[in-house]
Amino acid sequence: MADNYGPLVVSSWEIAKDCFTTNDRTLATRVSIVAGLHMGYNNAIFAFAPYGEYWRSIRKMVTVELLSSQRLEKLKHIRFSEMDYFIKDLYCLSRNGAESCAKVTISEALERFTFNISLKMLVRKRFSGCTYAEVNSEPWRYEKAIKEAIDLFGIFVLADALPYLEWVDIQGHILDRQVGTERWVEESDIKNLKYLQAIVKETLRLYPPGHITRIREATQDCHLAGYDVPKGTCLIVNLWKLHRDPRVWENADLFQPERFMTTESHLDVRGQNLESMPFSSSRRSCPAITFGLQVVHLTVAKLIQGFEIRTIDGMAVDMEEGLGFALPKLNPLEVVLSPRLRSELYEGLQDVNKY
Ligand code: HEM
Repeated sequence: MADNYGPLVVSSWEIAKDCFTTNDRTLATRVSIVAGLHMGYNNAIFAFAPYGEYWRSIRKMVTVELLSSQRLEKLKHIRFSEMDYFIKDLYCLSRNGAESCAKVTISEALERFTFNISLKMLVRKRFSGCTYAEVNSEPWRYEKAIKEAIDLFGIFVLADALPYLEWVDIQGHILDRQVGTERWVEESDIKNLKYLQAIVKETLRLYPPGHITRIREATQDCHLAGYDVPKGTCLIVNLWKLHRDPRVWENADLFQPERFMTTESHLDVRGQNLESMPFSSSRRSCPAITFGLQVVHLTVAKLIQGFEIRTIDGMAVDMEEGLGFALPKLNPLEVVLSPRLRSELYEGLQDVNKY
C-alpha cells in the first residue's frame, strides 16, 4: 500500500488517538530508512530500532540512567554550567562590540550549545569553545559533518524550538518583576513564570521541532477511524497540521500564548492531550520531554533576562521553514544582543576558559 500511495498521514487528533491508544503497540515499530541502516549501525540507534527486545532494553536504560527526573537532578550541574558558559560567551562578545552590543547568529549559537550539553551529559566531553569565540577551533571543524548527519537523521536541536522574538521585551520586564535584577533566574523560578511557559507551549504548537513523527509501520492488520489498515502500512502523524486544526484552535495560525493561560490552560505538552503533542505520545514518544523542557525554559529565561534582543535593522523574524524532518529554519536568525544586567552578574558566571 505504501509503495502505491506513500505512507498514511494522520492529521487529526481523533485518528491520532486511535493510533496512540488501541493501536499503539501495532504501530510501535519504525520503518527502516537508509540513514538508520548505514549511519545508525543497522538501526542500532534506538530512535530507529524496530520495536522489540533490543529497543525496549535501550529505551529503559536511557530513560532510567540518563533522562529520569532523578538523573536529571544529579546532572543539573552540567546544564547549569553549560548555560553559564553560553551566556558569558555572549556577554564577552557584546563587550568586544563597538556599542556594547554584538551581532550574533543565534540559531547557530544555540545549536552548538545544544551539542555541548548533550555531549557533556553523555560522554563528559564538550566541544571546546562553547559558541562563537572559538568557532574556528579544531572540534568545530567537524560541525559540518555533524550537521549533515543531524539533517539526515531528522534529529532536532533546541535551537529549532526558539523561533520567536516579538515577546522578549515583555518577558524581560516580567522577569525583572518576578526574579529581580540582582540575581540570575534559576530553574526553581520557572514554575512561577506562567507567561514564559505559555510562550514555550505556543511555540511548540506552531513550530513543533519534530513536525512529523518518525515513520511507523503496522506490524499487523488494524482499524483506524473505521478504515481497515493492512499489515505493513507505513504511517506518520503530522503534528504540525494537527496543531493547527481550526476545529480545536481559535485563530489557529496566530501566535497567541495567552490561550495557554485562559481557554487552553488545561492542555499540557507531554503527550496526554493529543490536540498539542510536540513530543508525540505513547510508547515511541520522545523520552527527553523533561530534559527538553528544562533546557528550553531556562535558556530562554536567561537569554531574555540577560540581553535585549533585536533583529538586525528591526526586521521581522523570518519564520520560513526549510526541508527536513526537524523543521529547521530556512535562514539562520541573526540578532543584536545588548546586556541588560550589571556586569558583575555576567562576570560571576562560570568561565569557559577555566573549564
Ligand atoms: C524540544 C525538544 C524536543 C522535541 C519537541 C522532541 C520531540 C520528539 C518527537 C516528536 C519524537 C518522535 C516520536 C514518534 O515517532 O512518535 C521524538 C523522538 C525521540 N526523541 Fe525527542 N524531542 C526533543 C528533544 C530531544 C532530546 C534533547 C533528545 C535526546 C536527549 C531526544 C531524544 C529522542 C529519541 C531517542 C526519540 C526516539 C524514541 C523512540 O523511538 O523510542 N529528543 N522526539
